Amino acid sequence: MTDEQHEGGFRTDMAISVDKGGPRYGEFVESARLFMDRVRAAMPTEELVDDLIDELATINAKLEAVAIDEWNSPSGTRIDLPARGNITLPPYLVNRADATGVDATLRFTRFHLGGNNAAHGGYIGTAFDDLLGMTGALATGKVTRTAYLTVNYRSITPLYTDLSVTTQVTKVDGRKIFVAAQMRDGDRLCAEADGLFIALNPGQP
Ligand SMILES: CCCCCCCC(=O)SCCNC(=O)CCNC(=O)[C@H](O)C(C)(C)COP(=O)(O)OP(=O)(O)OC[C@H]1O[C@@H](n2cnc3c(N)ncnc32)[C@H](O)[C@@H]1OP(=O)(O)O
Repeated sequence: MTDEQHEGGFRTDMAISVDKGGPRYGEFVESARLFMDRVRAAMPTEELVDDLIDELATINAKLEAVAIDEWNSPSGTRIDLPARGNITLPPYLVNRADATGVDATLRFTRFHLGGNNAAHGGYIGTAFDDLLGMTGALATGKVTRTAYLTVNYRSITPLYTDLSVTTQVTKVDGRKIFVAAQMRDGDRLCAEADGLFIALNPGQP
């Protein structure tokens, strides 16, 4: 990938990989996710906070030294890892994906806590947005952006439970891809969404 190919738009040919960051990169991402859970759950002493700030400064400096642009980073492009190795997203595994829709398994953890042991509604929306964006891309072969996304929360979405997410293409009208999705705990519907995704024109940001 060169800067010339970028042309100011969304890069449809981002550097998808299964080996960037090495064979233990997935373990590194899982460690980072566990760290986020631990931070969310911690009641540290003042001394421990001092200690952790120093340790994190060292870690952050090491990571800053190897920062790279979004199109080439393993985070977001490692398609062999949960949620493409992107810690911004709740970790999901894709079980089936084709031009009609996607089936995925998703697990929220302490980091995604909303209240009273239930998942935060924003993270439910984040999961829908990404999996529906993937659905739009598979339906069109193009990068899509969310025009609107409506989420209905039907029942409590638990943490530390394997949830199923299914998406469907409901209609394609030119650049407009209408999509729907459901999130379930077993047979119980936790949340559902419908959205409109727009296939981007060449060079469109
Ligand atoms: C695998 C990777 C998955 C990643 C998934 C991540 C998805 C994301 O989170 S994307 C980030 C969130 N979304 C955004 O930031 C988008 C911001 N908005 C935009 O960029 C633009 O408004 C955009 C691209 C959606 C549409 O703009 P543009 O390309 O100029 O299209 P535009 O001509 O306005 O609209 C095209 C058609 O869609 C319709 N449309 C556009 N927005 C809406 C809307 N909100 N509601 C209803 N219809 C709409 C228009 O009416 C038009 O219809 P028609 O062709 O029948 O006249």
